This record gives sequence, structure tokens and C-alpha cells, in this order.
Amino acid sequence: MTETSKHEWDIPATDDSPHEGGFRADLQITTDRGGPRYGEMIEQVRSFMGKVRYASPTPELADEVIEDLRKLNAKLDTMLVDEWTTPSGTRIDLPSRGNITLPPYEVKDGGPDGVDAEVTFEDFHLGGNGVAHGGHVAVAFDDLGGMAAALRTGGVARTAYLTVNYRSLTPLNTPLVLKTWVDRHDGRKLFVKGTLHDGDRLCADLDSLFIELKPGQP
Ligand SMILES: CCCCCCCCCC(=O)SCCNC(=O)CCNC(=O)[C@H](O)C(C)(C)COP(=O)(O)OP(=O)(O)OC[C@H]1O[C@@H](n2cnc3c(N)ncnc32)[C@H](O)[C@@H]1OP(=O)(O)O
Repeated sequence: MTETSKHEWDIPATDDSPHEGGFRADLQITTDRGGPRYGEMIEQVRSFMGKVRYASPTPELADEVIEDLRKLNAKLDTMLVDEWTTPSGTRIDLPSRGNITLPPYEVKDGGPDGVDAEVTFEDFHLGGNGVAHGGHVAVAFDDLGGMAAALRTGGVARTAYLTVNYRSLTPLNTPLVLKTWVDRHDGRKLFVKGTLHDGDRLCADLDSLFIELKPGQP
């Protein structure tokens, strides 16, 4: 991180938006941060990451790409903000709320009864032999399991455990149905289950525990 961004990253909490432990008290949602083409920018980054996974550049092409990336990183260095104000993760109009660290998904339906989403693992999420990496499947379950917990309580929960059973191979570049729901709610404990299907075929299922955070808890 550059000196500039280090300084700009450290934005203090205000009375309007207090830090409540590790999370803000309210879930920040936006549709305009980053401007109307932010989603397109994220798509270009996703596409680039997928190409990097498969590309075998010549040394000359690697030199060119390094130079181009240096320029792009320098551009973004001038616009870094803290995690609470970045569009990434808060743009509810975009796949995965505009968060490139998540596989792209679209929530079809979500509420206290659970979440129904369509997720597509892309070239970037390759594990081996043409199918998805199990870690990326777990990331999708973690985020959408956490969302099911959040929609049940209206607050934020952290994962205590996350067990993913890999039942069959998970294809790339195929829209898949991922569902999560709170199976049992006991005080601060939310036992969340989930499934990932390719059509009728079960690719993986989830057994997890999320703990609702207390005020001020990191
Ligand atoms: C709309 C936006 C949606 C966004 C969703 C994003 C979701 C992303 C979620 C994440 O990835 S969070 C990051 C990964 N998780 C962590 O880093 C958590 C690290 N661990 C902790 O911070 C604490 O251990 C934790 C908050 C999980 C629990 O600590 P606490 O001090 O709050 O709870 P405590 O230890 O008192 O346990 C509360 C209850 O849960 C039980 N428990 C806690 N951990 C457990 C465990 N691992 N297995 C079984 N039970 C467990 C514990 O026994 C107890 O049961 P009882 O109330 O019946 O006594």
C-alpha cells in the first residue's frame, strides 16, 4: 500500500456512522457509489483475472502487461477510501454487491426464510481439470450463508464453522442454483444449511454455524 493510500484509508468513525466493533451497526447499501459504469469496471477486472489464469504470455507481453497494470494501480491509488465507503461489497444492484473477491452471484430471492441465488464460477475459479476450486465454492457458501443469517436477525454474524460437503464436480461458466437458509436459531447461534445444484445434480451442500455479533464485538 502506498503512503497516500495508507493515510486515506484511516477514515475515522462519525456520530452518523459509528464503528461498532468490527462491523458498522447498519448494513451499508448503495446503488450509486463508483458511478454508473462501476459494474462494467468490475466485469473487466473479473475477465482479466480469468485470462491471467489461462494466459501464457511471452516475456515481451508480460513486460507490456506489467507496465499497463502499474499505470492502472497508480490511477486507483489516487481514489482509495476505507472499507466502509468503497462501492465494493455495498452495491446491491451488482453481482455479489460489486465485490470481486466473491464469485459472481445474483440474489433471486432473499428474506428471513433464506436466500436463493444464481452463482457462476468463472475461469478465474478453476481448481483443476476444468472444474471449480473447492475453496471458491466455500467462499460462495460463506457469503450467502452469512446473508441468510443477516436477513434473519437484521444484524451481522460471523462464521464459527463452515462444513462443505463436495458431492459432485462443480462446473465453470454455468449458472448454478445456490440456496441457504437458517435451519435452527438458538439465541445468537444461527445454524445455516445450504445446497449448490447444477440443474438436478447436487454439487455441494453446507452445514454451518454463524454467531450474531454483540454490540461492539469485532
Ligand atoms: C447482507 C451482507 C451479508 C454479508 C455476509 C458476509 C458473511 C461473511 C462471514 C465471515 O466470513 S466472518 C469471517 C470468518 N469468521 C471469523 O473470523 C470468526 C472468528 N471467531 C470469532 O470471532 C468468535 O469465535 C465468534 C464470533 C465466532 C464466537 O465468539 P463469541 O465470543 O461471540 O461467542 P462464544 O464463544 O461465547 O460462543 C457463543 C455460542 O456459540 C458456540 N460456538 C462458538 N463457536 C463455535 C464453534 N466453532 N462450534 C460450535 N459452537 C460454537 C459457543 O459454544 C456458545 O454456545 P452457547 O451459547 O450454547 O454456550
